[in-house]
Amino acid sequence: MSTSTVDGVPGGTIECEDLVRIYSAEGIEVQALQGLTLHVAAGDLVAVVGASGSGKSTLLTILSGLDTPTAGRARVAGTDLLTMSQAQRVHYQRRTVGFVWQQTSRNLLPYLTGAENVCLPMALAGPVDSARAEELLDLLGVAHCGDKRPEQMSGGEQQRVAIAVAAANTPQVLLADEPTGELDEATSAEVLETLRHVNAELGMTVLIVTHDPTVSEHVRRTVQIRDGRTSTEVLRRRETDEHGAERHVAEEFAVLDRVGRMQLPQDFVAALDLKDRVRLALEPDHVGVWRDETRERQRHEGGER
Ligand SMILES: Nc1ncnc2c1ncn2[C@@H]1O[C@H](COP(=O)(O)OP(=O)(O)OP(=O)(O)O)[C@@H](O)[C@H]1O
Repeated sequence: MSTSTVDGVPGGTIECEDLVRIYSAEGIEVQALQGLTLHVAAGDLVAVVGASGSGKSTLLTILSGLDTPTAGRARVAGTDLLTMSQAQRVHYQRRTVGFVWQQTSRNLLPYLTGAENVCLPMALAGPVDSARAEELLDLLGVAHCGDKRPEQMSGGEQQRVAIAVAAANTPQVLLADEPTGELDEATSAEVLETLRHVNAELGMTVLIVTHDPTVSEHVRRTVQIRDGRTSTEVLRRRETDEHGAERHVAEEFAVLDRVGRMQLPQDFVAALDLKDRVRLALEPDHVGVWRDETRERQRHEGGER
C-alpha cells in the first residue's frame, strides 16, 4: 500500500498550565480542574487516567475546543484555546484536532457506510479524498468495513473506523475519551493498539483519557489525575540487558508544578500512614519524607502527664 496520501502531519504539542475549570450550577460551585499542569511533546502517545469525577472529561472537553477554562493557559499545536476566535475554533476542531468518543453514536453516523463516515469530515473541511479514506481504513485494519453501516460492524470495528474518521483531516493531535469504555478486554486491547498504530504511522500526538488502568500497558506515558490536578506519572520503556534480553521498565514520577507543589501517591501515603503534616529533609540527591513523629511524641507525653 502506498503511504503517499495517508502521511500525517507532525504531531502537535499540548501545553496546559495551572488550568482551572469551575462549574456553577444553582449557586453551587464545583472545581473540576484545580490548577492542572500537563505538557505533551509532539508525536507522543499519552494516557490520562483517574477515578470518576477527577476531571478527565473536563480536560478533554477543553482540549477539544468545546469548552473554555475558567483560568490558566492551554495551547494545542500552537493554538491558544483561551483566546481563539469563533473562526479559529471551527478551524481548530476541523483540522488541528480529531476526537474519538466513548459512544459510537457520537463518532459515526448510522446511515452512512464506514468509508462515507471517513469522507464526511473531509467534506466539511474541503475536498473529499476517497482514496485517502480507503487507505486510512486499510491502515487501521478495517478496510472490510468501508461498505458497511455501523450497525453491521462489531464494537471494536466501529471504534477503529471512528479512529479513521478522527484522522481523516490529518489533525496534529488526536484526542480519545474512554475509547474502550463499551468494549471487552480483548477488543479494548485491539483499539488501543490501533491508536498506537496511528501515533507510530501517522506521527499524530495521541492523548487517551480513561479510567481503565490497563491502558498504561499500551502507551509510553500514563498521567494520573487526582482532584483536578496531575498527580503522578508512569513512564515505560524497553531496555536490553547485557545478554540481549528485552524487558519493560516502568518508573513512577510525581508531577511538580511551578511553585513546587506535588502530590504523594495514595499508596505511599497509606503505606506509611502519613497525615496532616510530614517531616521533610533535603539530602544531597533526594528529599526525604517521614511521618511526623514529633506530634505523636507530644500526644504520647500529653497522655502520660
Ligand atoms: N457541566 C457540569 N456542571 C457541573 N459540574 C460538572 C459538570 N461537568 C462536570 N462536573 C463536575 O466536575 C467534576 C469533574 O468531572 P469530570 O466529568 O471531568 O470527571 P471525570 O474524571 O471525567 O469522571 P468520569 O470518569 O466519571 O467521566 C465532577 O465533580 C463533576 O460532577
